[in-house]
Amino acid sequence: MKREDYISWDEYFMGVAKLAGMRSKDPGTQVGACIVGQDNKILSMGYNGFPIGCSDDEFPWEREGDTLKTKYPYVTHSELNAILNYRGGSLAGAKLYVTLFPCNECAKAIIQSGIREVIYDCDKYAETPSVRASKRMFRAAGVAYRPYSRSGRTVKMEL
Ligand SMILES: O=c1ccn([C@H]2C[C@H](O)[C@@H](COP(=O)(O)O)O2)c(=O)[nH]1
Ligand SMILES: [Zn+2]
Repeated sequence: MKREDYISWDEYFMGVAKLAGMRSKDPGTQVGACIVGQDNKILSMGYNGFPIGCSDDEFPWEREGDTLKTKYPYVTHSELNAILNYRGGSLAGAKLYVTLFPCNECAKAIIQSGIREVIYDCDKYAETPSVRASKRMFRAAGVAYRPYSRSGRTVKMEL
């Protein structure tokens, strides 16, 4: 008889997104993304970090102060990294699991890549103009979005 306590597709893909986020060096918010094809196969993953060649030890991780001395102009967002990491052709019809609701810049890339559904965990910046703009663009472009429904399951892994 098969075992019954296996994880659901949503738990699997959000779990992979969370694991990807654990690679982030950002001391503030670690974001992970996992792109999934229509056949439930993982196509790509990403997390927030500086571009290739921009050292994690030399570029700033500050949130505040002189803009050029903060992380914001330099960090590549997890969703964009996941989209750019995909080398297989089209992402049309794919789903995106992401641990934080996408900002407006990521929303544009998501729409233009052909991703049709976004499943997100945290929405802590919901009231910002950026996220409000994302939701407006998703609605206009017909990209569905829904919150991930946490199951409460905890996973312990020895790594
Ligand atoms: O769509 C998004 C929005 C933000 N991120 C990244 C960018 C930063 O590294 C963090 C946010 O840091 P805060 O300290 O919470 O401002 O999240 C992303 O990957 N995708
Ligand atoms: Zn973004």
